[in-house]
Amino acid sequence: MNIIETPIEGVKIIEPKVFGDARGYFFESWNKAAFAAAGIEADFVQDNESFSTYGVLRGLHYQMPPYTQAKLVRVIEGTVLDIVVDIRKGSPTFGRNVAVELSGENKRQLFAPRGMAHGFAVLSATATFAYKCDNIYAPTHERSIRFDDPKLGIDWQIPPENYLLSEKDRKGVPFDEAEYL
Ligand SMILES: Cc1cn([C@H]2C[C@H](O)[C@@H](COP(=O)(O)OP(=O)(O)O[C@H]3O[C@@H](C)C(=O)[C@@H](O)[C@H]3O)O2)c(=O)[nH]c1=O
Repeated sequence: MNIIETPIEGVKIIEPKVFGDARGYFFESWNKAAFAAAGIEADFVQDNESFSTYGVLRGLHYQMPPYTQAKLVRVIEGTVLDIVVDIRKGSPTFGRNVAVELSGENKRQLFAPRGMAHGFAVLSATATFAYKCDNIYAPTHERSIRFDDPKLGIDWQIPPENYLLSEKDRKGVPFDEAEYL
């Protein structure tokens, strides 16, 4: 496994060791001890999977205390542009984002520690997205920051006429009005 550090403290890209053979492939998508040795520690309590079509944009999401979540995300099939935004009060990279393409092909994973808003846009015809969370889903504590807030300056690589958003994400709050972590 190879770990790529990012400009945001704690946000890491993981390139797993993939074993290919005549049958197909195998890789460990989570191994508590190996990830801890690479500086990624989390007590995951929930696994999620979503399926989306081209242009679907989910985000930017987070939960307020005591339900903040660290996430380990990956794509099983398809390609997404994955984004994390640092919303930790006082962080030297507050308001900055990391963008990484995750796909079934590259098998990259992204670890987002607690204190990040997270979202992704689907660049392929379809995408199956899987992730682990270290805290439970708490709809009352969920928040959504407007994904296209000019202050964040994120290029989602999707023409705006193709965006497919949930009602919740259409009502995302501007970055300046968001509650931070
Ligand atoms: C996130 C979540 C949703 N749900 C339900 C609520 C709702 O009826 C349905 C769809 O929920 P949402 O619209 O919130 O799903 P979605 O927009 O995919 O939300 C996810 O987006 C990505 C970017 C994240 O980072 C995740 O943490 C999560 O917020 O699934 C759960 O039961 N458990 C969960 O953990």
